[in-house]
Amino acid sequence: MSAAAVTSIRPQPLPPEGPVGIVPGVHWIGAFDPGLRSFDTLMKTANGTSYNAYAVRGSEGMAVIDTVDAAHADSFFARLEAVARYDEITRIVLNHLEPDHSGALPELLRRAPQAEVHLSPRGLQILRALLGGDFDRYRIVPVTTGAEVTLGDRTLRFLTTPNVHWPDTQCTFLVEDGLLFTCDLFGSHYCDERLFDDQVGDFRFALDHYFDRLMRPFRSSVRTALDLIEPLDVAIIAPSHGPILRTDPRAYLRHYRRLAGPRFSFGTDRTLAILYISAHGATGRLARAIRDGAAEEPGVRVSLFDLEGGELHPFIDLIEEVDGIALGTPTINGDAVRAVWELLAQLVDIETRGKLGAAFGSYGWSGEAVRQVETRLQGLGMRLPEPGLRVKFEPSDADLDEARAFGRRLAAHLAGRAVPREIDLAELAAR
Ligand SMILES: Cc1cc2nc3c(=O)[nH]c(=O)nc-3n(C[C@H](O)[C@H](O)[C@H](O)COP(=O)(O)O)c2cc1C
Repeated sequence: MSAAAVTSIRPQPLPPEGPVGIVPGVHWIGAFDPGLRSFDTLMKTANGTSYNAYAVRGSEGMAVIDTVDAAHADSFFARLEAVARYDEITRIVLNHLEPDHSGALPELLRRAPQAEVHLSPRGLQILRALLGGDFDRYRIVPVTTGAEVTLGDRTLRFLTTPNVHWPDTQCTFLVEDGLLFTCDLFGSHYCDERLFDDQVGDFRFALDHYFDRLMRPFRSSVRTALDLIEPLDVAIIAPSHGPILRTDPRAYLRHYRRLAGPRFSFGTDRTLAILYISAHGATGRLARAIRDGAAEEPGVRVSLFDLEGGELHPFIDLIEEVDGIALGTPTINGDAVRAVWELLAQLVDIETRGKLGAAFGSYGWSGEAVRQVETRLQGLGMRLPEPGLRVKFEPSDADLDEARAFGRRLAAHLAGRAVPREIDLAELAAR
């Protein structure tokens, strides 16, 4: 394909050269990256991205909020120099230290070594790794929720919002202007040099796709962050990627609440999904017996799914919603079957920590699959209160009785009516 043809399918708007004013004395000083097509190995970025950094001028100082990817440092410094001298910078705020936001930081610190650096306590070790031996040369002051620093007539207030999506993440609120710098929260990989949500193209899919790939595995941490954000009088949300959100910020808060919350509720009922695959029917019979046993327990809704009968993605949505899963697989060639591994691999996209997990399956002679599944469930942070159920070939009547009892115990654990017996990996290996 010729270079001309490539250009024609990827029209790339020319970014404006200078800083962009948000409110008087506050500027966007980030960088546009319209050519980016993949981010963090986690998602495709058809519209590229922007790395948003900000400069805030007060009567007694100047703050820089975040930086940009190292490959775009020149744009960042050019925009910064258009609004400030380096010796005016009194504070550098690091809301998140991933390289796309901290890439230009070492050079910024060399140019403005007098600045105090504010970040969350959990960012300290990441900053130490980034700066190496230079760490001790700078004035690094960790901050937590409620801490404030002054720029004279302007105040920066910090909100510690860990795990959205790294441990170090925080938000910074410019109190007098109601401007909330949220870093990756409310971000979109959507590069449009018009920059404001009322000016850019239709970026809604990018906002949701970004949530789906970056935030979804941390939905409970997003909810905790929203608990801190919602009481604030927010006029503008300034994230670190994509459009700045100044049209009805409350609508974005409500949208994030919806994305981070359960789709609907069964009231006080707990939910158990039994998912299985079976080549010759033995694991399927165990699955049905487990379902029957679990269904005897009041207050627990039990559902049964044959993995071969469905697309994978809806099962991921389902598992995100339920309180517990029991996963059934036969052992085939010394392994759990491929569809089960594909399902287990994709569970990294959702929040699984703390859910109940269990494994079961039929086998012929070596029976590795159940243990393998249990190990993966443990790796996903699930609690495994019952050792997996393994049955040789066709389940006997006694095996089916045991499967029903297994189901009853799982449901009782979910309903809080049995004492969990955590499995450790050493015990698994010995079995
Ligand atoms: C192609 C094939 C490979 C198998 N490999 C193993 C194995 O490595 N280890 C084992 O314990 N059982 C093995 N089995 C036996 C099955 O696990 C056993 O037949 C089991 O009952 C099948 O359960 P299902 O009816 O739910 O498919 C194998 C069976 C087949 C058909």
